[in-house]
Amino acid sequence: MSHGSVELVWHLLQVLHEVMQSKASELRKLMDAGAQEWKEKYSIECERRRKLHNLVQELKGNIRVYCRVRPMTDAEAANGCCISFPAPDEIKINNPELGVTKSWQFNEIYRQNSKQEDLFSGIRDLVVSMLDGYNVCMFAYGQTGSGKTFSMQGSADNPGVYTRTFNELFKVAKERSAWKIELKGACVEIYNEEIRDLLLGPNDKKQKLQVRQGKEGNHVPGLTLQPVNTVAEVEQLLNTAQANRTVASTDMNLHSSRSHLAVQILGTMTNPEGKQFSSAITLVDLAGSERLAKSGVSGDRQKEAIKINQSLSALGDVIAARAQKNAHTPYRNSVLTHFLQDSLGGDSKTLMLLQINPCASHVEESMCSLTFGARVNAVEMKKS
Ligand SMILES: Nc1ncnc2c1ncn2[C@@H]1O[C@H](COP(=O)(O)OP(=O)(O)OP(=O)(O)O)[C@@H](O)[C@H]1O
Repeated sequence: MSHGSVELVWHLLQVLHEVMQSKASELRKLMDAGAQEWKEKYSIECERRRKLHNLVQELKGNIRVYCRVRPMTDAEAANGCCISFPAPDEIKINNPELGVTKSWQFNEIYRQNSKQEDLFSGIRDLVVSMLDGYNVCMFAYGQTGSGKTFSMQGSADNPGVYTRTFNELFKVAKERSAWKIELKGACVEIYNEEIRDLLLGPNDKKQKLQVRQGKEGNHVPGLTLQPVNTVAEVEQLLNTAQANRTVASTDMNLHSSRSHLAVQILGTMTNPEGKQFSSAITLVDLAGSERLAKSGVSGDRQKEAIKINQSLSALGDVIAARAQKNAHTPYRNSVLTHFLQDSLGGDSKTLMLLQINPCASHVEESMCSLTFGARVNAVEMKKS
């Protein structure tokens, strides 16, 4: 090829390169515009889905009471059963000694043969609500031995609400790959109206924890908030909490039924357009409610009984005040309700799980629990 021909080809190649560069830049601009348009459309659709999901949850009730009746052991069955179910959403108690028969209705009733997955199917949607930016709070309420820990914690081969909630949380978060989702975990125990951080390491300095009112809501200065990215990390956090709880007590079973355990996952969710939502899901295994009815205790036990009594009735007052849309909600009447104020207020979702022991010898405690749940539920149930 002659020198002139080489120059001509070189020139043509340069022109071609420039044309391609300008086309590439045009294409990039088109793609950017398309991506921007896609982002906007995606955000609009997300917002629509979020509002619809919330509407469905509000129709189901921002405050719900579920009731779960645990099966009896053979020894308990020998004493007889005091529970029956006249309808799918109705539970009836028969107290032959007092000559009392009474029925209650709840949003959901899980009978003795219900499975952990049955219970979780009634809770699953609330996990989506949390990732949509709504606070969610769930309490397990009932006398000692009524199945609170079984429902909330379960076991390795039959996991309860905790593990199922965390699995769902990370599953939905993964599905929202276009979002930036940051999750942190906290674990506290409330005992005798004091908050104890259950995530402190052996060398961490213990400090008195108190709820403080901040610009962006309540917070507990000094409370450990641990970033969590996987279910395994949350499980690890729970193991640490459990170990700390055990260390502090001489009798774990007694201790666990005298303190409230709250496991909280706080999330900050940022959509592709940069809009941020913050919320928390809090799962609380409450202190055994039978202490309310027990009399004749003295000393430390009496002090505990009074504190448990106060905090459980304060919780009932707060949820009932919200259900009745009262102007004033008495959050500050207990450490438990003050700690959970943000999670219980506004358009948050509250779920009370009443655990019932159906054994005839526990009929009075079961009546107390059902009456407590009915008070919390009364106004919301009238809607249906
Ligand atoms: N739905 C259920 N199916 C089978 N067994 C259950 C169920 N619920 C509870 N149990 C069993 O009943 C017993 C008491 O339950 P659990 O320890 O969960 O009660 P609890 O309310 O958490 O008591 P505490 O207040 O002392 O912690 C346990 O042996 C548990 O395995």
